Amino acid sequence: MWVKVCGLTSVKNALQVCDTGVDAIGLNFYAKSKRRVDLETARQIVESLPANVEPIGLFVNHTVEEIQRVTSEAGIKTIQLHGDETAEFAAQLGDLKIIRAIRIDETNIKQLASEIDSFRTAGVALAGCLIDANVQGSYGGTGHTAPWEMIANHYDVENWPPLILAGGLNTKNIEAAIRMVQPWGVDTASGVESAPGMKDPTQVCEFVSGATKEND
Ligand SMILES: O=C(O)c1ccccc1N[C@@H]1O[C@H](COP(=O)(O)O)[C@@H](O)[C@H]1O
Repeated sequence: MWVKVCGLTSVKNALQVCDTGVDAIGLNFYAKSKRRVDLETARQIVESLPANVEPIGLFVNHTVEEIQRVTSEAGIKTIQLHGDETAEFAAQLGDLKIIRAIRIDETNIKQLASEIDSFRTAGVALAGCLIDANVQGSYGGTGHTAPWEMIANHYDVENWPPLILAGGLNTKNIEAAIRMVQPWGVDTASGVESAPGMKDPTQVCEFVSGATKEND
């Protein structure tokens, strides 16, 4: 199970999170997020990471130029598009590996297939499809869970990109979420925090151990 913890804002806390055995950490560049990190701190975090932990840049409706400048200056090779970016937009991002976040609720689950298909048509091979909860007026990091059973029933694991489950995952629900959805990976932001942008190492450790219990 691939595990990502998203929204690190300091080197010290990022290293504490790395010590728990995560595979990736997220650096959030969305200006309106409570977990936004500035470029210089992001660069220092990336520089300090052990080789087995991948930094992932989270963007929400940035321009191609902004994404290319920030990733190049911070040393980031994989990004998470968490806004309204289209497949055609993603196709302009060159060599960056792309995780597409899709916000899902009971009413829009049927759009999943066409959304994923649009990336294939545009020639973008997604590194992952991150399913988050759809909460009106918010792009993510809400702590709300996505409809797990519907996702489990709709996601075409054989033909679609690796499924990364997100949205409201925490130490209490991670095992149940994995049992039901059987994702390739999981991601959490607010569920393991002592304050926005500050991860609690004890909770992260418990989250990782719950997520990796039955595999690896
Ligand atoms: O964390 C944020 O503040 C955020 C803001 C805007 C878009 C995405 C954001 N975070 C991502 O949201 C999901 C779910 O977060 P949570 O676990 O429910 O708090 C996660 O993938 C983060 O990467």
